[in-house]
Amino acid sequence: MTNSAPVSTRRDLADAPLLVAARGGQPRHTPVWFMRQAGRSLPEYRRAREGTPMLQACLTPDLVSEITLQPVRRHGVDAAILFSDIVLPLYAAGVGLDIVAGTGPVVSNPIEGPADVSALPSLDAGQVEPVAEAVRLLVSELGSTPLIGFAGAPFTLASYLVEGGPSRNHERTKALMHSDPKTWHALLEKLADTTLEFLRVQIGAGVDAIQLFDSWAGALSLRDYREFVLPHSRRIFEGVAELSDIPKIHFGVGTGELLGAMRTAGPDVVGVDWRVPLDTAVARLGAAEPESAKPVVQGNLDPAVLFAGWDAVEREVHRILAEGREAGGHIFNLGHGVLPTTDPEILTRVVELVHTTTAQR
Ligand SMILES: Cc1c2[nH]c(c1CCC(=O)O)Cc1[nH]c(c(CCC(=O)O)c1C)Cc1[nH]c(c(CCC(=O)O)c1C)Cc1[nH]c(c(C)c1CCC(=O)O)C2
Repeated sequence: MTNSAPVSTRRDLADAPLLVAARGGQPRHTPVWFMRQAGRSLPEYRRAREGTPMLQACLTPDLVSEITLQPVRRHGVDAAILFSDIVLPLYAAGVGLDIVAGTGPVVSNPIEGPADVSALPSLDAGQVEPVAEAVRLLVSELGSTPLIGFAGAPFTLASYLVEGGPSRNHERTKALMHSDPKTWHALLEKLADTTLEFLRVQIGAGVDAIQLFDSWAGALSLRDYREFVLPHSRRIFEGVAELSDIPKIHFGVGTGELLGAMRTAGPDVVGVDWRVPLDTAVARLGAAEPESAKPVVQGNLDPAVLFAGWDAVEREVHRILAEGREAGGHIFNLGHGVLPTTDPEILTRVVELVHTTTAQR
């Protein structure tokens, strides 16, 4: 037995709805998965994680595999997303940080100036070998369900490193950006290298698609996004495209004004939060690149609507599916991650509803 079977014979993914939709084809039904589908909304997740700190869990291949598979088994979603975190590559590279439950990533020595940027360690593939091992385990378990790998985009990672933790206003981050652009760009260049290396490891181990999370980019004006962020995100998408032709998804929260610019970074699919209807998003994305094929979108059910009772959820799912027909392809998702107190049974019903409503004969 060798441990590296050729990719082409490993699994038959040619008809996987997620991959067909991402490429602008006609899937047999609209694919659906949920950001943060693996996590605290599931009792089996809470049991599996008991006693293991988050970042340690992300470096334990058996546990990563089990937690990644849980929502696939339970909900019948059209994709698994690797159980990991956007700050994991920084932690693995030696940055002092922790994920504090109920808060998020907390950094011990926030970045203040050029010396801190120079001292930021770069990621070596060997430091995330357990992630590669987890991906290999998963692709052997997943059959015809694609596995999405992911990483954090440079701006969102920079925000955690500069603020020292989650931030509402990102004031330190914006201060560095505007007062010392040279240091800012040096920081984002380093973070782009780390992100690209983390994605290279996941792609080398066999993920079938990637999502680049720029969760907090919506805090920026379009002008600042274009000048201080876009070139670095674009370099990541170009780097991934050189490695593989797997679909690439780009997502951020509150990015209504940035959607067109985010498309020009080079993803195949743009994730949209609930603030912008998908048909409006399609128009904005199309205007950004009028020469290219109709844009493919992902989204965008408000995760809070899952608390409104089934009738409201059903109405919203139908509205979103109708608006999504304006796109060159639609991957159904929430507009941001599953909230921890969500009833998992509602998620299962959403998957069934999307599948039955969109099934092609
Ligand atoms: C901003 C961001 C982070 N991490 C991530 C983002 C981008 C996505 C987004 O915008 O939500 C990405 C992420 N983090 C996690 C995943 C798992 C895959 C999935 O199911 O989507 C993904 C894709 C697991 C996780 N990452 C984290 C948890 C919770 C850890 C726990 O169970 O205690 C999980 C399941 C921790 C984390 N890590 C981070 C936050 C804000 C938190 C939540 C803190 C809290 O409320 O406890 C940083």
